Amino acid sequence: VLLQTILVGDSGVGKTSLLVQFDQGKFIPGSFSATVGIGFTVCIWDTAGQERFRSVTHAYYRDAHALLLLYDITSKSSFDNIRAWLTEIHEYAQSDVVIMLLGNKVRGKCLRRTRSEGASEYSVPFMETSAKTGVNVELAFTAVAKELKHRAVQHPNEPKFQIHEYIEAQKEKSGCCSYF
Ligand SMILES: Nc1nc2c(ncn2[C@@H]2O[C@H](COP(=O)(O)OP(=O)(O)OP(=O)(O)O)[C@@H](O)[C@H]2O)c(=O)[nH]1
Repeated sequence: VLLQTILVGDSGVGKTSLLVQFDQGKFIPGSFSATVGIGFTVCIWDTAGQERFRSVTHAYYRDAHALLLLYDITSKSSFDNIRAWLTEIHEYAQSDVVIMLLGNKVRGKCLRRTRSEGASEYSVPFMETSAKTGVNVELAFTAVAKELKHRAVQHPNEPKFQIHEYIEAQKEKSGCCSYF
């Protein structure tokens, strides 16, 4: 099964950087020109944050199994736009799409609570990440992949996969501070 995941969020929040960090394990500072329409690596679609490409990205929502919705923790406007992004997602994406909210560009290993309380009001799984240092990047993609896998091949006697619990457990293992 081809499971499609797309990255969405305002221009400049770090979607391309996050994908490169996940795919290649490195951060290439400031080297990306703004994504035009749709970029593509390892079955994960990197969409453009810019308004003028929005109609292109809408077409991809419909086929997406998962959406990573990013904001930049240092940009209030990118956080304020989350509500609009979610409205758009609910309008164009499948109703059972897996959504993960990511506050990108955290600094240091232990994550700050910047806007995390606010993020919880959206009732979607939430984590803070850094495309620069790689903090939580793999965990974000793994959690989504596990959720998709469990949905696709749910065995009758198997307990349902709980994405929140998985994230919490992994976070404890890594010794990070609370970010919920
Ligand atoms: N400090 C820091 N900078 C980051 C991080 N992620 C991305 N950046 C920087 O933020 C800027 C924008 O990153 P991009 O990955 O191009 O953002 P984008 O969301 O793909 O932008 P569009 O393609 O226009 O939608 C670049 O200068 C990146 O180097 C991060 O985790 N920490």
